[in-house]
Amino acid sequence: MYTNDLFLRAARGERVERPPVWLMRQAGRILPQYRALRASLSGFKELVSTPDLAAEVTVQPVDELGVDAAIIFSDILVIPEALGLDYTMVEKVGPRFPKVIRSKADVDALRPAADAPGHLGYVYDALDATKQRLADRVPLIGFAGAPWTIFAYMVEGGGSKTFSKARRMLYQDPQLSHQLLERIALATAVYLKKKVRHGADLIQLFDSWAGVLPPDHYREFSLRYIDLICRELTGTPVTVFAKDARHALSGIGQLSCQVVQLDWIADVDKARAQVQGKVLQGNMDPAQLYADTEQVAKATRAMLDRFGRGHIANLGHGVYPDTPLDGVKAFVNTVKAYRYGA
Ligand SMILES: Cc1c2[nH]c(c1CCC(=O)O)Cc1[nH]c(c(CCC(=O)O)c1C)Cc1[nH]c(c(CCC(=O)O)c1C)Cc1[nH]c(c(C)c1CCC(=O)O)C2
Repeated sequence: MYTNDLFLRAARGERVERPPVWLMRQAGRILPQYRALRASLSGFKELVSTPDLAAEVTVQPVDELGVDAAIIFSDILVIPEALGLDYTMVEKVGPRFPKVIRSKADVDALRPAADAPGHLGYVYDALDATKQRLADRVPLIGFAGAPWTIFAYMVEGGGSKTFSKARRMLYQDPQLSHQLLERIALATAVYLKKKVRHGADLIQLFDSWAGVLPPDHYREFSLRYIDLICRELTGTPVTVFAKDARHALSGIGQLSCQVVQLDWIADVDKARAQVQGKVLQGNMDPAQLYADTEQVAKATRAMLDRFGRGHIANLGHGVYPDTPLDGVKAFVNTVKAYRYGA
C-alpha cells in the first residue's frame, strides 16, 4: 500500500530489517522551508487552519530528511478550541487561553463533546491534502493531546512549570474534574476516529504533562481516559507518550496500545520490562543533536544497539527549533544505514 511501510510494520511488531525513524516536531522550525513559509503568514494558527499549507509543511520533512513517516501539522490545542475555549499562540511565550475553566458553569458552557469534532473540518481537509501530496510514499501519523494534558491547558490557561491550578482542581473538585476530562476524552475519541477515516495510519497521544501528577492521580485522572481513547481506536495502532512519568509505564503496559514513546530520561531496559510485548519509540536526548555529526552518528548507533528489535527511532521529546539541520540529518541517516543482526 505504501512505497515505504517500514514504520507501520514496526509499529505492528513485525520483524523488520532496520528501525524506522521520524522525529517529533519534525514539521517545524528546524526546516528553512518551514521558516520561510511561516514568515509569510500572520502566525502559527493561520498555518494550522489552512489545509493546503498544513499539508505542505507536513510533507517538508519527508522530502528534506527522508523520514519513514509524516505527522500531520496541527496542534493538540485544536480540541479545547473546538470545545469552545479559544487560544492564541504568543511568539516566544507559547499558548494562552483568554478564557479558562474554573467552575461548573465554565464546564457547562463548553460545547457538547459530540459537537466539537464537527468544528475541526480544517484538520480533516489537511489530512486529505496531505495524503494527496504524499502519494503513498510513507504512512501518516495523526495525534491528539491526552485528556489530562488538554485539561491542564484549559484550567491553567497556558503553559506552567507546576500546573498548580489544574492540580488544585483535582483535589478541590474531583467530580467536576472527571466531568471535564470525560468531555475532552469523548470529543478526542470522535475526532481521532475521523482522522483515521481521513487517512491517519497511526495515532499518537501526547501526555506532555503526565509528569506533574502523583501516581494515584495519574491512574485516576489520566490513564483512565487514555484507556477510553485506546479502546475506541480498535484496528488502528496507537502510540502513548507519558512524558516524565516513569511510574506510568506499568499502567501503560496494560493498555491496548501497540507503541510506547519514551522520554530521554527513561531507562530503556527497565521500560522494556514494564511494557512487555509493546514496541518502544524514542528516546535520544534532543540536545544530543547539537553535537558534531560524528558524535551524533555514534550516539545514534549506541541507542539502536541498546533498544534492539521492537523499536521505532525518535528523540525523547520534540526536536528543538534551533537544532542544526546537519545534526538532524546525521541522526536520520544513521538510523537508515543501520541493519539488525540475524
Ligand atoms: C504540548 C504540545 C503542544 N503541541 C503539541 C504538544 C505535545 C508535544 C509536546 O509535548 O511538545 C503537539 C504538536 N505541535 C505541533 C505538532 C506538529 C507535528 C510535528 O510533530 O511535527 C505536534 C505533534 C506543531 C507546533 N506547535 C507549536 C509550534 C511552534 C509554533 C511556530 O511555528 O511558531 C509547532 C511547529 C506551538 C506550540 N504548541 C504547544 C506549545 C506549548 C507550543 C509553543 C512552544 C513552541 O513554540 O514550540 C502545545
